[in-house]
Amino acid sequence: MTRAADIFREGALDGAAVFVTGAGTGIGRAIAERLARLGAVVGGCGRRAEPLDQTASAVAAAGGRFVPIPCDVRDADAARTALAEFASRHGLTGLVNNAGGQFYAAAEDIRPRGWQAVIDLNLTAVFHLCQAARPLFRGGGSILSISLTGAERGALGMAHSVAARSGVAGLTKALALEWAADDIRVNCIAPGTVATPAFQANSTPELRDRLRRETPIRRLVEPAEVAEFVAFLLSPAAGMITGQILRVDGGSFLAAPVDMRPAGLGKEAA
Ligand SMILES: CCCCCCCCCCC/C=C/C(=O)SCCNC(=O)CCNC(=O)[C@H](O)C(C)(C)COP(=O)(O)OP(=O)(O)OC[C@H]1O[C@@H](n2cnc3c(N)ncnc32)[C@H](O)[C@@H]1OP(=O)(O)O
Ligand SMILES: NC(=O)C1=CN([C@@H]2O[C@H](COP(=O)(O)OP(=O)(O)OC[C@H]3O[C@@H](n4cnc5c(N)ncnc54)[C@H](OP(=O)(O)O)[C@@H]3O)[C@@H](O)[C@H]2O)C=CC1
Repeated sequence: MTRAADIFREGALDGAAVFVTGAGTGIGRAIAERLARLGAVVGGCGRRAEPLDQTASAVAAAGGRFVPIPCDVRDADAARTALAEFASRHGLTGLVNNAGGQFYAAAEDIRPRGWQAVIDLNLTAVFHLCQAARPLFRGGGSILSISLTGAERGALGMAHSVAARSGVAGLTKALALEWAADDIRVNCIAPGTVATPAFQANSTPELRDRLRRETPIRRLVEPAEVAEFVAFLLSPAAGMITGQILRVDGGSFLAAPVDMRPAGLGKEAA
C-alpha cells in the first residue's frame, strides 16, 4: 500500500511561504519539516531559539528552507513583527497557528492568571496573528489553527482550553466569511491525542493507554498525520474548503470524553 508520506508529489508546495507557530517541537516541527520537504519556504516561531534551530537543521539536512524567528506569540507586537519580517523576505501564502497548550485542572481550581495565560495563548494570539497575516497575503492565502478534538462537546479538566478553542472555532468561521472574497481560506484542525514529547511529559503511560483504548481507531495520532493534512489544506486541492473544523482524531469525538482533572486523571467520566 502507498505510504501516507508518498501521497503528495515532490514540489507540491513549490512557491508556498508558510509561517508556523510553535515550530520547534512536536506537531509544529512535524508540520514545518513536511511543508519544507514539499517545497515551501517555512518561517517558524517559538519562545526558545534552540528547538527552532533544531528544526532548521533537520529541514536543511533534507534540502529544505526554514527560517527561525523566535518570539512569544502572546506579545502581539512581537508576533506581528516576526510575521512581517518573514513575509517581507519570502511572501506569505499560509499561516499555521499551532503554538498552544494548557494545564489540566478542575474548573473550580483555575486561578485568574492561569485562565488568562491559556486564553492569551490559545485564542488571543491566534486572532492577532490572523489579523496581521491578512494584508500580507497577496492573491489569496490559507490559515489553519490547530485546536483540540471535542472542544465543541466539552471536556473534563480543560475548561480554559475548551473555552479558548471554542473561541477559535467561532473566529475561524467569522474570518472565513469576511475574507472569502479575497480568496483567503480559514480552517481549524482538531487533533485527538498526539503522542508528542510535550504530551508524554504531561501524562502517564496508563493515561496514554486509556486514551488509546478509548480511541475508535485504537492508536494515538502521529504528528506526521496532522502535518499531512496541513499540507493538503494549504494546497490548491483544498481551494473550496473554508470555515471548517476538521478532526484528525481516529474517531475520538464519537467516544466518551476522558476525565483529565488531576483528581481523576484517566478515569471514566461520571
Ligand atoms: C476517547 C478519547 C477522547 C480523547 C480526546 C482528546 C483528549 C486530548 C487530551 C490532551 C490534549 C492536549 C494535549 C496538549 O495540548 S499537549 C501539548 C501542549 N503542551 C502543554 O500543554 C504543556 C504546556 N503548558 C503550559 O505551558 C502552560 O500550561 C501554559 C499554557 C499555561 C503556559 O503558561 P505560562 O508560560 O504563562 O506559564 P506560567 O508558569 O507563567 O503560569 C501562568 C499561570 O498559569 C497557571 N498554571 C500554569 N501551570 C499550571 C498548572 N500545572 N496547574 C495550575 N495552574 C497552572 C498558574 O496559575 C500561573 O499563575 P500564578 O502566577 O497565579 O501561579
Ligand atoms: N499533543 C496532543 O495530544 C495534542 C496537541 N494539541 C495542540 O497541538 C499544538 C501543538 O502541541 P504539541 O506539539 O503536542 O505541544 P508542544 O508543547 O510540543 O508544542 C507547543 C509549541 O508552541 C510553542 N509555544 C508555546 N507557547 C508559546 C508562546 N507563548 N509563543 C510562541 N510559541 C509558543 C512551544 O515552544 P516554546 O516553548 O519554545 O515557546 C512549542 O514549540 C498545541 O496547540 C496543542 O494544544 C491538540 C490536540 C492534542
